[in-house]
Amino acid sequence: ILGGSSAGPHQRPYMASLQVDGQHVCGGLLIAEQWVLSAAHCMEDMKGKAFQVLLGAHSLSQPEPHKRLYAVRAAVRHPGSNTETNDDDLLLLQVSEKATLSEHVKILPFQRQDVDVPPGTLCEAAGWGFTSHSGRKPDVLQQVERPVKSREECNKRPYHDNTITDKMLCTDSRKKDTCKGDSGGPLICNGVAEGVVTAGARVCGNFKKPGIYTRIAAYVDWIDGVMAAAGE
Ligand SMILES: NCc1cccc(NC(=O)c2cccc3[nH]c(C(N)=O)cc23)c1
Repeated sequence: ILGGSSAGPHQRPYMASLQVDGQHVCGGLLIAEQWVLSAAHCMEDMKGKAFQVLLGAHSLSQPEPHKRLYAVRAAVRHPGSNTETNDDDLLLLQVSEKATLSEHVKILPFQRQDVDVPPGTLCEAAGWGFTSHSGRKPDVLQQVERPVKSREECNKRPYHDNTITDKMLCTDSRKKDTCKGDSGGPLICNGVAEGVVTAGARVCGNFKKPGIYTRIAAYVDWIDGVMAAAGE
């Protein structure tokens, strides 16, 4: 997160950190007791290694009573996701057992109505991604408030030039933005998860490349279907 601030401890108890060898790779959000939603592109950063899901964390390094690392029982990428585009950039992770819910670990409701968030709506992104262009990594969860940018505007040059589909949304990226390591985390508008961070143009904090998010409401049937089909 560029240009943001530290979240209050456990103020965002739905936040997940996807980790490989104890290192944060991507964000995620707890959407059911045993399911975390993230971004399909995060699997590319795993380099085929086993990864875990950290829940209940504020600091990545400090011991915290409610922090717990879960093994991943199943990782389901959206069938439309691919390495070349930002399309269908969603990943569903079934953790090894139902998460113990508490004040520090909670499910975040997601938008089920497939209606665009009005441009100008102030939303929040959170994550443990880069806090500077030089790739500085934070220890505690960061957050930033960003206004939604209309798809019409976002699809113009010099912005994203007609690559933003109906299943994506944009936020202004001037100075304050998501960045590497924030992928997979939520965009929250009025207390409801509306988007999942995607890397987009892989530049951060440049107003010419607004932040891009996958619109969760456009994937409700897929999400419900995967969770229903999976066993325990
Ligand atoms: N909202 C934009 C956004 C949102 C989420 C993820 C990203 N991922 C990057 O941008 C990225 C990716 C790879 C190497 C990188 N190096 C740097 C850098 N040194 O700034 C960024 C990156 C961008």
